[in-house]
Amino acid sequence: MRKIVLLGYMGCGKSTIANRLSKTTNIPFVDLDKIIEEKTNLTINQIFEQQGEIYFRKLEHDVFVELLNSPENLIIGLGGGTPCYANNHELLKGDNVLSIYLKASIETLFDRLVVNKDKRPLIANKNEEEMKEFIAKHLFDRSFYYNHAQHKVVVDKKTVDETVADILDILA
Ligand SMILES: Nc1ncnc2c1ncn2[C@@H]1O[C@H](COP(=O)(O)OP(=O)(O)O)[C@@H](O)[C@H]1O
Ligand SMILES: O=C(O)C1=C[C@@H](OP(=O)(O)O)[C@@H](O)[C@H](O)C1
Ligand SMILES: [Mg+2]
Repeated sequence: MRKIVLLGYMGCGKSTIANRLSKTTNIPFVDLDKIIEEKTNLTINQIFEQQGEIYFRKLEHDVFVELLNSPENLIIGLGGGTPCYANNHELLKGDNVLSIYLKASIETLFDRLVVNKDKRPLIANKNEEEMKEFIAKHLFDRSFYYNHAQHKVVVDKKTVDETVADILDILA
């Protein structure tokens, strides 16, 4: 069964867009971070604090594989780091997988993350100056993995509905 996989940097809108796309298409949406939180009964912040990032990355890989192998059609919203660890980027081109990179500029990411950083352990403790520099470097490093997606949708200056419309064009 087909899996629509949304990927991209923290704050690009994976969870928001996947949710709206799910309502429009009636294909169920699962958010990788949410499943991990439910399975562990811990928040993403608590997992990073108590078990460390390596533990999180292992769990993230296992849950991603499990979802890809599940028998139903699904929209899967990845975490920002998912494609960048455990060779997960190779799964973006698998059979029955349609992967879409939601591409956002550093400015868009900064604007969305600055008001929304507390639940994201990688940036939670950074000030605005540090955040800007971190996003710029980190996005550069990660782009290699994000570019393994089959499709790319630029999200800058688009409403949620406009981005969803671009994705529907790809699905058509
Ligand atoms: N046009 C837009 N598209 C998607 N998200 C937007 C948009 N404008 C503002 N936002 C906000 O940006 C944030 C994106 O966060 P989220 O969907 O959690 O991204 P991700 O899952 O990629 O980290 C949300 O707070 C969302 O409300
Ligand atoms: O970029 C990352 O490494 C992460 C992104 C987060 O997901 P979002 O991209 O949905 O914020 C979450 O998986 C965790 O905090 C690590
Ligand atoms: Mg998310």
